[in-house]
Amino acid sequence: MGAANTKKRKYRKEKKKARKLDQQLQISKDQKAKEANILLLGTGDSGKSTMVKQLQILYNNGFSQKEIQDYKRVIQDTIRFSMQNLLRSCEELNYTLKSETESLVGIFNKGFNDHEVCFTKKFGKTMATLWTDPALKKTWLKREKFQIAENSDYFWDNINRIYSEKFQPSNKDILYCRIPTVGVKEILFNIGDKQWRIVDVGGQRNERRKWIHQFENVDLLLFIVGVSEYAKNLYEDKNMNRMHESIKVWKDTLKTNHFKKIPTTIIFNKIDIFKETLSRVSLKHCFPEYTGNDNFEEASRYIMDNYLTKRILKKRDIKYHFTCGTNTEQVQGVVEKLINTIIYNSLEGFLL
Ligand SMILES: Nc1nc2c(ncn2[C@@H]2O[C@H](COP(=O)(O)OP(=O)(O)OP(=O)(O)O)[C@@H](O)[C@H]2O)c(=O)[nH]1
Ligand SMILES: [Mg+2]
Repeated sequence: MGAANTKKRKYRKEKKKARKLDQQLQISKDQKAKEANILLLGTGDSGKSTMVKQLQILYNNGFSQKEIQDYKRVIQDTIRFSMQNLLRSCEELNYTLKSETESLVGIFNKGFNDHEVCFTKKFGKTMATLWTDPALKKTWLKREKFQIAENSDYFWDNINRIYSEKFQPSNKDILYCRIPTVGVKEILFNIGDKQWRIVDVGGQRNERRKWIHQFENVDLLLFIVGVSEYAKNLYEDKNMNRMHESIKVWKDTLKTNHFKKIPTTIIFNKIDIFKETLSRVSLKHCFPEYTGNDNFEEASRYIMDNYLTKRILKKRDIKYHFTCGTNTEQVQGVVEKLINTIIYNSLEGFLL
């Protein structure tokens, strides 16, 4: 009798425990259905933070006044430092400036570090005139040989606007501007009835050591590749081709246990620069065995096959998109596809 009662009590206790566990599980499932964590990985300069800026524009009402003012200074600094870099590279390439331009170089160098001067309209005009020199344009076309901020030509083309008193950076200016990420940045977005937490990390070598701390609870992995980077070497290692590095990092990422069952998408980014670069630098520069033509279709297919090899595709269902990260409409299209196809189909199934 006593034994039967004890058994009953034990059974009720077990049942209560199981019910509580079910409730807890349901709460965390509901929570999970409302939240998703996206991790952005990729080597430095590939366009991760640009993607985050786009999400901020598309889903978070854009940039605050404080952010806009901070970008204003970054843009004006970029113009000045990139021009200094361009002049130095022009000299190294032994290109000759026009004699009228030559005299402006002294004015530029003198005003470069003088904060009373270097943000004035007059200084901007000096740089605008320097930028008209054919030798500097020719140097820009050899930019893969040195390290210079992407999109500097866009900023030089817009110097007069940027140096006007009323200058307020537009979304496009901010998207074109580069601040390498140090550490980890987390941004929250609401899309539909879901809250998204996007984690953006620094992609340069010394930053990658910190990635591992972000590998838990990832619902979607986005790996960004700057396709135009096939023609450049790393900022942090002048002897290493950027695309070789990116492929290596991608393969190491796939081997990581944490991501084996995580939905993964590659974004092949910077297609605008890629198309322009192909007209000047053959894909053979990065892949000497490449025998195709240097047009977008063939070259992009070849690059894609290097990331998504048959062996990788056999093991994993990985999605991919080609984008121009600075084109808001295009990025929106990709984000919508990610939401519709990955999140609401496979990922929902995966989470439940
Ligand atoms: N023209 C063009 N520029 C792009 C594109 N995507 C990114 N950029 C530019 O490339 C530069 C680097 O982009 P970021 O988003 O800062 O790169 P990142 O991957 O965050 O780099 P790290 O923070 O160093 O890891 C910026 O100047 C961007 O404006 C693109 O598709 N086209
Ligand atoms: Mg970044």
